[in-house]
Amino acid sequence: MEKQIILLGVNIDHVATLRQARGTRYPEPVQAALVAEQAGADGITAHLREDRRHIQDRDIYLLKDMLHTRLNLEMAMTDAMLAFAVKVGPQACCLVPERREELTTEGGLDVASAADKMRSACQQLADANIEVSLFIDPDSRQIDAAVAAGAPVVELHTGRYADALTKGEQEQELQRISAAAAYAHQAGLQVNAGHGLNIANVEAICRIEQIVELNIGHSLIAQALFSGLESAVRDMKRVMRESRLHG
Ligand SMILES: CC(=O)[C@@H](O)[C@H](O)COP(=O)(O)O
Ligand SMILES: NCC(=O)COP(=O)(O)O
Repeated sequence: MEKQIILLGVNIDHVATLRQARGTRYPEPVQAALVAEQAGADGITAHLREDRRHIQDRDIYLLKDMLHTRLNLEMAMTDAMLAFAVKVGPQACCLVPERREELTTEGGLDVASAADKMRSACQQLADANIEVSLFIDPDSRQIDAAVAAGAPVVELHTGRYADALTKGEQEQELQRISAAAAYAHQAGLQVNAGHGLNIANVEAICRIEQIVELNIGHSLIAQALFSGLESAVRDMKRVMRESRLHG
């Protein structure tokens, strides 16, 4: 397989987390998105949670208007969120599981247990010309279900890999992601990945050649405190490019 460049979607949720902590007008997520684009981001991701803890509806409208690349709207699969997505019309929409009590997304969607709802959600978004992806664990059963639901893209949850406490556990999770990426690619799906990735753990993921795009947020916004967002995004892009080319 010829090596393809690997794309970076920058998740800006945690710019909004800082703003919401004080209810101020700053920092502005759209401004962060534009800086990320200038630094080489291939797209911008924002998760509009049902509890609106960080990103707000107005952020999504502004992003849709202002971006030069692509807006990937992450959201729960509810009727209200589907109606919102169809109204705004982002280029892409990633359906994710959500629990109000969680600190961050804890696992992938159980696509296999909600086949009819998934199929209908994928159809509604496709009818609105929105590319749908399903955020799933690296598991062949969920990949089969994503194909049956008619999703063209899956995003493999890398959280367990990122949180692994030992080298052995991390290697095992990497193998699961690698096998799932090959399986999903073989099944005709575009394979994206993300969650918990940072400059120290991203290289091995970039070497999985079926992965087209990574979505990375928390670690980039954290690094931006020290080196600025532009430099954080540029460094991440460089490491991703080098690991893909020389991996
Ligand atoms: C779906 C996913 O893995 C995340 O990117 C998600 O956006 C995490 O939510 P928080 O940004 O609220 O942690
Ligand atoms: N879908 C994953 C994402 O958008 C970014 O996740 P994180 O880097 O903030 O953990």
